[in-house]
Amino acid sequence: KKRGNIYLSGAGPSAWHEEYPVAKGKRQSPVDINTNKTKFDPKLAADPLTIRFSDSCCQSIVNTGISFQVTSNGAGCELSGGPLDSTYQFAQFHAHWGAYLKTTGSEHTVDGVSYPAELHLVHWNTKYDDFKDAVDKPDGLAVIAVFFKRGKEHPGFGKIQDLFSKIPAKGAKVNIDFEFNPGLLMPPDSENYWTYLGSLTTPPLYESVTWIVMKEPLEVSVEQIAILRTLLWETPNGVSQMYNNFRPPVPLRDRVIRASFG
Ligand SMILES: O=C1NC(=O)[C@@H](c2ccccc2)S1
Ligand SMILES: [Zn+2]
Repeated sequence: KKRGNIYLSGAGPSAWHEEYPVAKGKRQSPVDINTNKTKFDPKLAADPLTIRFSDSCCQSIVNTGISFQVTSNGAGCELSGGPLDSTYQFAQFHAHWGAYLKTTGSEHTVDGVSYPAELHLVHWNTKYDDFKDAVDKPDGLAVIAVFFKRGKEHPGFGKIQDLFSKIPAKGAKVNIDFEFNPGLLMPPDSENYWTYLGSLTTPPLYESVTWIVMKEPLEVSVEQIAILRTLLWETPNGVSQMYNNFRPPVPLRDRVIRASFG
């Protein structure tokens, strides 16, 4: 069965529950981060998040049909501390973004405000054998979310974007034969973050993600935001530019979002 474009076929994200009932579950993502209701947790400040990336961990970039994805063997790239009770290994990063001249694009929002794009750095819990074994476990994944905001150019991310023209269609993949340290994509201050228990933001929407949302956005240029949309995807009306590949926020339900800062 030709899986159409999950964002554009049928009613999009609001219909995902028909095939994936968990879409209406108790720990779904993304959510709005209402900064009046977040709770500072001194334990997060006492046991700082340790984010380790290396120069040699990014192997290839692929057009997944819903985003670009830079895939890693995780060598020397591990996440621990903060809200995490285990060591998580880096697997891949990708992003979600909006349409030209629109203010939407990010998946998480802050006090109801969207950013133009949101980067996700996906890690899996090394207590499991591999990503596939971890992906549907309640403590299986940890994803660092970094908001993009329009500002000065980010040359590092530009090196990844230079590869977009080589992956014009779903399934297209090229090797990354230069050193790229994903740490370049962390905001200047990565001490301040919000964390909560949530899910994958695309089907199958497994409730397996400990979210770590950086408070400080990363600046990229307005042209770089536009270049995201030069990636291509299939739509019900044929191949076109990729944008609006984001799930809007869903109810927080019975969860409190903790902050690592006061
Ligand atoms: O952070 C997320 N963004 C996505 O597109 C979801 C996903 C789905 C499958 C694998 C990795 C990530 S979860
Ligand atoms: Zn994502």
